[in-house]
Amino acid sequence: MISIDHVSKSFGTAASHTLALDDVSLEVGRGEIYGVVGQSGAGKSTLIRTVNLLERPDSGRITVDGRELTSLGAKDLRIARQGIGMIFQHFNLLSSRTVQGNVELALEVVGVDGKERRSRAGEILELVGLSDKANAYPAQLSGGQKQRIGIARSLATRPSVLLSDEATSALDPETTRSILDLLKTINRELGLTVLLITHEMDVVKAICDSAALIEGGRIAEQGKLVELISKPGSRLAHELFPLGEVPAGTTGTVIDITFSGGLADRPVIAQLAREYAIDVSILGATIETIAGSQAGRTRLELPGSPETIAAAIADLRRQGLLVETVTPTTTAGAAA
Ligand SMILES: Nc1ncnc2c1ncn2[C@@H]1O[C@H](COP(=O)(O)OP(=O)(O)OP(=O)(O)O)[C@@H](O)[C@H]1O
Repeated sequence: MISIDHVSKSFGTAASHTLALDDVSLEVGRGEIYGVVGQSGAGKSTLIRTVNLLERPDSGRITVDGRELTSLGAKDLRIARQGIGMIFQHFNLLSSRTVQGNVELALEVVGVDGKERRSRAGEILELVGLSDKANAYPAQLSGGQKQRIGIARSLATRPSVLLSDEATSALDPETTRSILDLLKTINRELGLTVLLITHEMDVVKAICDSAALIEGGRIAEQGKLVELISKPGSRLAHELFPLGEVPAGTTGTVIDITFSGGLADRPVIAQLAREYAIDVSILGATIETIAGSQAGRTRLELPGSPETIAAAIADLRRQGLLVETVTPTTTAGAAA
């Protein structure tokens, strides 16, 4: 549905030059919610703004819903953009217009007549649960309500794609939750494809099907969450299931076991104790619902001889569990 194909983008002059996107390729499937995470300055905003050509790439291709936007002239690009909605961290509402007026604006600029505008705005305000605020002004609304209006405005032209630029970053956790629920609902009910950027892993956990990690303008890792969580050494998986540092004074072998799908309810600790006589200590555990199924990670300390530990780990792996040994003093796992 969205194809970002070998896109590069730089800013500045030859003397002072930033390569914000460095040969980025990404595919977002129809109906998918795709999250791009990364630290400040990694290139997230630049990436999402290239999708509707708010930033034109220096090289590479952008294709949305079968149309290669990078090859379109100004008029065709204007039409194609009607199929791409966008929401922003600071909502970008017009303070001089009512809620209804803000939503209608998206239709005014594409030449929809007054009667149809009113009816469509009414319909979409109902969808976002704010029909009763149609005549209010943005200053009279809470942050969450403002973002609902931003979402309503972005949906007015019935887009097939929604771009979300840190849409919940200015909201408190409870309001964030309700906006994410709304995004999930419109994704499901309208079949909308959503590409979002965020610096919050919780957003990815809550609603994304797939994710990419961007660093220094390059995609460091990407994939479906259900696949990433059982990929050895996945940094995104470690961000999704943070287990922290290995406590000082740990002397046994430390392993992280990732459980996903049908493996989530294995009695692993009991098995290690019974079959290998290992006196297991639990150092940490986290369980999450990721992309609709339960997954988790447990960190264990296994005292005992290297031979016994190796045999136990091999046994766990034979059962299909992802087992990573953890080097003390770091949080990173290494597939041993
Ligand atoms: N218009 C611009 N002119 C010059 N440099 C820019 C411009 N826009 C972005 N950059 C630079 O490109 C790099 C990527 O910026 P970008 O805003 O895409 O990152 P980001 O991951 O969205 O960061 P943040 O989370 O802080 O918004 C940064 O080094 C930034 O300074």
